Amino acid sequence: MSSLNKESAHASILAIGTANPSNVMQQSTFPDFYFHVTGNDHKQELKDKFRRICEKSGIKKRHTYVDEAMLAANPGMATYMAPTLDTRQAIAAKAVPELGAAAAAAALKEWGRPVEDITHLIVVSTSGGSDLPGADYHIVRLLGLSPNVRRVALYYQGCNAGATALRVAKDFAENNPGSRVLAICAETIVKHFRGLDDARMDNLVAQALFGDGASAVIVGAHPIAGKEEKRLFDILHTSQLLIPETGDAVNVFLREAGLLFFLGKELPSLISKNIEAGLMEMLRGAGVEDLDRNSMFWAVHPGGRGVLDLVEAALGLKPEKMEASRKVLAEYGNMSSACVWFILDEMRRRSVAEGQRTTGEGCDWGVVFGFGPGLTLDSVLLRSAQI
Ligand SMILES: CC(=O)CC(=O)SCCNC(=O)CCNC(=O)[C@H](O)C(C)(C)COP(=O)(O)OP(=O)(O)OC[C@H]1O[C@@H](n2cnc3c(N)ncnc32)[C@H](O)[C@@H]1OP(=O)(O)O
Repeated sequence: MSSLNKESAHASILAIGTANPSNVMQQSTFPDFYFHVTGNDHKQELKDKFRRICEKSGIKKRHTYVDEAMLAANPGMATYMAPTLDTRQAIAAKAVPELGAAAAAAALKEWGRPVEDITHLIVVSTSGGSDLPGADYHIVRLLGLSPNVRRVALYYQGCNAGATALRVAKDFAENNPGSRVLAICAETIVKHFRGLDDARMDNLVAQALFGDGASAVIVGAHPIAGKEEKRLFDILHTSQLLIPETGDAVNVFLREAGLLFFLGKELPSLISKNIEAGLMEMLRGAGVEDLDRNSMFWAVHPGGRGVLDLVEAALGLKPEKMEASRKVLAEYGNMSSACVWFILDEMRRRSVAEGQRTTGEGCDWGVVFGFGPGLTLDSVLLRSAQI
């Protein structure tokens, strides 16, 4: 515990920014919208089932570039398997860097230092990668970053990659004195919004869950007080667990029809059965395995309401511990990699609003969990800052 307590030894999150497209889909009216735009109004039974899924999703609204005009202009996107990758990629290749740059601009504004002081750039996207030069290149141009900025792209990693990026940012920041890392996660459903396949109920689940959003953090070690850099969270320790024998629990395939999601029904229980092992591995690595879970704060990737419920139960967490994660799910849906930094942003803001002692809802220690294909569990141990 002693090295973890040294304030200066670790990289810190110094700013957080988020962005979403302005177009909003209300979850309560989404079943009508979805069955209408995909030409399936007559399939009442499936529509009723979809309504049940939407009602149980824990989501109130989602933001997305996908709207009626986009689907009218590109009708193949409203079918299940039409070869639409070119169309989808053309839209995503523009949207993802723009959304990512908007989130980054918000983080840079909070940080307050000149954009030239960014030394490293990490760009994460499952839905926007694939052109070269990629979203990372466009973000350099859009933000006016230095041509010397050292770029790393984490494309096609899945929903765990926001947590993965914290691990990479920590290593950059701690091993390159004076460095400041801008990390961005940007995701859109443009590549995987699709119509019905009457035999694929997991497609209905995917259509009910995902939304568009981008989040950005600036990470650095040794904050410079004179430049008014403020620690929001210290990144103390990271770990990754590949859960054995779960390779087929979530599959995402890039095909002529765009991104195809295959979601196993057992996904929430596979995560919850293995979460204790993943957590203990991380806490042991950090030398703090005796931490009381309910004295910590939690940012859990809201893969779906079912995932949050089972993780909460498996770890014996009080309901309020999952409030920030549930709030982000409710307001934005599953934005894949971008979610976990939205949750940290929500948490530090509500901590200030509620007059809490620290950015972590009054707690000193907290955990970020990211889940993705593999099944991959990325865990990050954070320490909050005094408010
Ligand atoms: C891409 C990445 O890298 C990482 C990711 O985040 S991937 C996304 C991960 N998330 C998921 O897979 C969703 C997890 N599941 C959930 O959150 C919940 O099951 C849910 C919100 C979808 C439904 O809530 P629930 O409490 O389980 O309700 P439940 O009544 O059991 O299910 C509703 C209906 O959906 C069906 N359903 C649920 N999950 C399903 C699945 N994976 N495939 C097919 N059908 C499914 C159920 O059979 C049920 O159908 P009926 O109403 O006809 O009986």
